[in-house]
Formats: sequence, structure tokens, C-alpha cells
Amino acid sequence: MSNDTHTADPQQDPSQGASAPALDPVLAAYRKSIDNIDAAIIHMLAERFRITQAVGEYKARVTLPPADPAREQRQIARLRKLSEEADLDPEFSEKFLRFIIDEVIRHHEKARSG
Ligand SMILES: C=C(O[C@@H]1C=C(C(=O)O)C=C[C@H]1O)C(=O)O
Repeated sequence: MSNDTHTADPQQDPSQGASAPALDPVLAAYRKSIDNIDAAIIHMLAERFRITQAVGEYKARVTLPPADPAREQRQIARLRKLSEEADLDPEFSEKFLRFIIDEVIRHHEKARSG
């Protein structure tokens, strides 16, 4: 790292922009909370995938199909309603759940094929 005046280092010179918000205590406090929420999301997803892995192993053992579209429809309807009540975009929630369920089904197909 050079200390010459031609080096644009945003940590040294907030006017450089890129890292300037890190020095803003209001933004830093919001970001601390966002980081906690992101960590909680990761832990919840890890727990969900831990359970769905057990479901996949069970389905493979008792020869149930990897996907259950009727169950998915009930989950989507339930989460859309919860989203409306929570002021969250239900379209976003449906896409998010669909993304997760599709990954779970992929895991279940793998579990079935050994
Ligand atoms: C976990 C299951 O398997 C699949 C994955 C689902 C999910 O991730 O919520 C829901 C239904 C199934 O398509 C299940 O049947 O409960």
C-alpha cells in the first residue's frame, strides 16, 4: 500500500465515497441491525434445510415423490396472507418460497436417486 497523495483510499478520505457510509454512525447502527437479521435468516434457512433433508431421506425410504404440489399451494396461500398482514409484498414472498422449495425438491430428487 502506497501513502502517496495520488492513491485514492476511501478509508483515509471519506470524500472518495465508497466507504464513507461506514463512518456514519446512523447508517452504521442500521447496518448492525441488518447484519443481525441476515444472520438470523441464514440460521433459519440452515434449520429449514436440516429438516427438509430428513424429509427427503424419509421420502426416499418410503418411496414418496420428491414434490408435493398440493402442499406447496397451501404453503404459498398461507405465506401470501401472512405477507399481506405484515406489509410485505406477497409476490416477493411467493417467489422467495418457490426458490427455496425448488432447491429442496432438487435435494429430494438426489436423495431418491441415491
Ligand atoms: C418438504 C417437503 O417436500 C417438498 C418441499 C417442500 C418445502 O420445502 O416446503 C414442500 C413440499 C414438497 O414439494 C414436504 O413434502 O413436506
